[in-house]
Amino acid sequence: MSTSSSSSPPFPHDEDGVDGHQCNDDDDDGRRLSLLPRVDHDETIIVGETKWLRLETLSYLVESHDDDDDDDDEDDDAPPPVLPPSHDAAGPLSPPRARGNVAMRRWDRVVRTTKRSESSIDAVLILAVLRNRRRRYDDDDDDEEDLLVLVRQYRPAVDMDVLELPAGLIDDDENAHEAALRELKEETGYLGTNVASDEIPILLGTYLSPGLTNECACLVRVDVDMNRPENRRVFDAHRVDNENTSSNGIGAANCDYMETDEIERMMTTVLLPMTNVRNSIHEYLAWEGERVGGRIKCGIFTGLYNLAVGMDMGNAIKMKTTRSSSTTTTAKNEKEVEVEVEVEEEGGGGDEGGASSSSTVDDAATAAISNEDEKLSSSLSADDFPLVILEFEGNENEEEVIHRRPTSATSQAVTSALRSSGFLLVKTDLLPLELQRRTLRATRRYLTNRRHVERGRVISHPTDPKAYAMIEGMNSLLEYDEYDDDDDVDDRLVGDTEETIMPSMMMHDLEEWYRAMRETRNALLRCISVGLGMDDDDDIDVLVRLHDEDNDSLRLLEYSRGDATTGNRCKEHSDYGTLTLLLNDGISGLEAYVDDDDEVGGGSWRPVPYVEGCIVVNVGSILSKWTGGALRATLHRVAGPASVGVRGGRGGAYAESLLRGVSVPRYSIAYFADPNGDVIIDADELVVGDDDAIRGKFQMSVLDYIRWRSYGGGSDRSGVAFTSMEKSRLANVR
Ligand SMILES: O=C(O)CCC(=O)C(=O)O
Ligand SMILES: [Fe+2]
Repeated sequence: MSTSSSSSPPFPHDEDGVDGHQCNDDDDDGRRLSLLPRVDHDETIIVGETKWLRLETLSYLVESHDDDDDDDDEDDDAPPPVLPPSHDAAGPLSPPRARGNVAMRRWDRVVRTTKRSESSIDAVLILAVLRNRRRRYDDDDDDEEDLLVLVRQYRPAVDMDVLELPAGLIDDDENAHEAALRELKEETGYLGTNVASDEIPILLGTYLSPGLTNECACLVRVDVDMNRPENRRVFDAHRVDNENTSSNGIGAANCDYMETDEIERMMTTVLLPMTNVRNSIHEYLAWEGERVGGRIKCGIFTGLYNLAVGMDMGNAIKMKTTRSSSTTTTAKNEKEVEVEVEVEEEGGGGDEGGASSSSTVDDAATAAISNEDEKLSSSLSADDFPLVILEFEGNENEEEVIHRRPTSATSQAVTSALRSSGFLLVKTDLLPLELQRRTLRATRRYLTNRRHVERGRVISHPTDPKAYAMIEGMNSLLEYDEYDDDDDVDDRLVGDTEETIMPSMMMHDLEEWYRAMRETRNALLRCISVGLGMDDDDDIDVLVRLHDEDNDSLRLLEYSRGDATTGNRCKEHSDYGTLTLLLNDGISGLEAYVDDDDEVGGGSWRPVPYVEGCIVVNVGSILSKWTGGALRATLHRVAGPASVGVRGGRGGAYAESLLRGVSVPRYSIAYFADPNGDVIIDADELVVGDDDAIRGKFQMSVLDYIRWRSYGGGSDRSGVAFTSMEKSRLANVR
C-alpha cells in the first residue's frame, strides 16, 4: 500500500460565495450553520483519475464571520484546477454557492479508487512482534529478545527505500484482522496470530495524511510465534542473510518466502529489538549510510517513527515509576509465574475392536501417566513418524500421475511405517501447499458460518471440546449448492465483525481438496498393495477398486480454545476406516501411542510432528483387521497441556507449546477412507508373503464391521457414542 505522508501543502482555493462573494440568507436559522463546516459532495469535481487514484476538488461550506470576505480574495493566484474537457463542455460547473454567513471553499484531495465508502477503513498497519525465539529454536542468549517486524521497500513517490510497518489494503472479503495476517505473510513470510491487546482495544480508523487524502488505516496487533516451524524457517532465511550483510545482526534480510509481487516490489524484512526501537532505527540508518557511501538512502514511515518515540516515552515513564516504587514486579517475573495442574486421567472408549491393538485404553492411560517423564523428554522421532515423499515411476511430465506406479522405495517406506507405528507424514505434488492453505481457510469459514451452525451442520462433540462438520462423500459435497440455493451470500461471524462470503467459493475449495485426497488415497493404496506384495500379477489397483463407492468422508474440525487445565482436545481413539489422511494447522497436540517394545502397555504418547506441506496418514481398524494386524491402527489423541502435565516448566518445550496451542482454536481436516460396504474384510485375502501367522483371523463385511463397531462396540472413531448424524450415516452405508 502507499502510506502517503505529504510534507508539501495541498492546494486550497478560498472561493467565497458566488464569484467569491458571500451573501446572507434569510432562511438560515443557525441550524445549518451548526453543521458546518462540511463538504458538499454534489459539488465535487473530478480532476483526473487513474486505475488506483483520483484527484478531486472538493467544495466545502464554512461559517464565515468576515463581512469583508468578498474583498479577501487571497487565492486569486492559486492555480485553477485542471479540468477534464467534459467539465468545460458541461458548461457551468455548478458555481460555488453560499447562504447566510456561509462561505464555500475548495480543497484538493486524493482518493483511492478502491475505497468502499467515505468512512471505510482502507488499510491495516501491522504491529507484529516476533515472540518465543529462544526456547525451542535457539540456544543463543543474545536472541531471546522480542523483535519488531518491519519492512523496507522502494517507494517511487519519494525515490528511495522507506522503512515501514508492514501494511496493506483490506480486501473486500476480509476484515482488518484477516488482512493483517495475510499481508504480514505476503510481505514477510511470517505466519502471525491476532492478539487482543490492552494498548489497542479497538480498531480505530486513523488518517495517514488528512491534508492530502482520506486514506484511513487501523493498527492491528499480531504475534509471530517462533515455536512454529514455518516461522523458524523464515527467520533462518533472515539470519543467513543478516550474517552476510549486516554489521549489527539486526539488519535487512532478503526473504525467501515472499510472494512474487513482493519480490518485484523489492521488499525486505527488517527485525528490530523491541526494547529500543527508536535507537535501533537510528543505528539502522547510520549503518545504511555507511553502506551507500555516507548518503542515507532510507526514509522512515511517520507511523513507525512516532510509534518508536511513543515506546521511548513509555519506557521513560516506566523507569521513573519503577525507581520510585518499593514493590516492583518486572515483566520477567510475571512471565515466570508457574502453571501447576494435575495430570489428566482418562480411560474407557477406544478401539474396542481390540484385535489389532495390544493395549486397552486404560492400559494406555496408565502407561501414559507412568511414562510421563520419558514422554516429556522424548523428542520427535523420525523413526516413529517418517516423512515419505510420494514418488512414482515413469515420466514426470506424464499427465495421468494418479495411475502411475509408486516406486518400490516409496511403497516400502509407506508400508513399513504403517507396520511399525501406523503413522507417517506424506508429502506429494498432489497436495500443493497453496491448496492446503486454501482448504484450511475454507474449513474455518465453513465451521464459523452462522447458517451452518444454525442448520445443525456443525455439531458440538458431546464430550470433547471440539465442533465438527461431516461431509459425507463427494456427492454430498456437490449437492451442497442445490440445498443452499437461497443463499447467494452467507453470513459468518469473525471476531465482532459480520462478513460475507460466497459459499460456492468455500465449497469449491473443499471439493478440490476432496478430489486431491481421493487421488492421494489411491496412491497410498497402491503403495500398500505393492508394499504388502499383493501385486504379483501387476495389479496395483486391487485395493483402489474396493474403494470406488464414494464412501469416504471429510470431517472438518475445530477444537475450541482452552487453558492450562485443558486435557485432551480429542480423546484417544483409533480410526475405523481404511486410512485417515489428516491436514492440520500446525497447532501442537496430535499424539500417537507408540509401542516401545512388544510388551503390553509398554508404549508412550509421542507428538506427531507437524511439517508444513505434509499431511499425516494413519491406518484405521478396517485396514488393520484386513491385514491381520500387520498394519497398525494406532491409538491417537489431540492433547492439551493438562494431558502431559505442565508443572512450572517441568513439561519442557513441548508442554509449553501445548499451552500456547490451547490459547487458540485449532483446525484440522480428517479424510476418512472407507471401503465399499459389501467388501469382505478377510485377512486371508490381503495378507500375503511371510505373514502366515496372522492369516485367517478375521472375516466380516465392511458394513457388518462398522455396525459392530458402532453399536456392538458402542463407540465411534473418537471412543464415544455416535451422534445421531453419524448413526444416520451408518444407516446409509451401502
Ligand atoms: O485433529 C486431529 O489432529 C486428529 C483428528 C482425529 O484423529 C480424528 O478426527 O479422527
Ligand atoms: Fe483419528
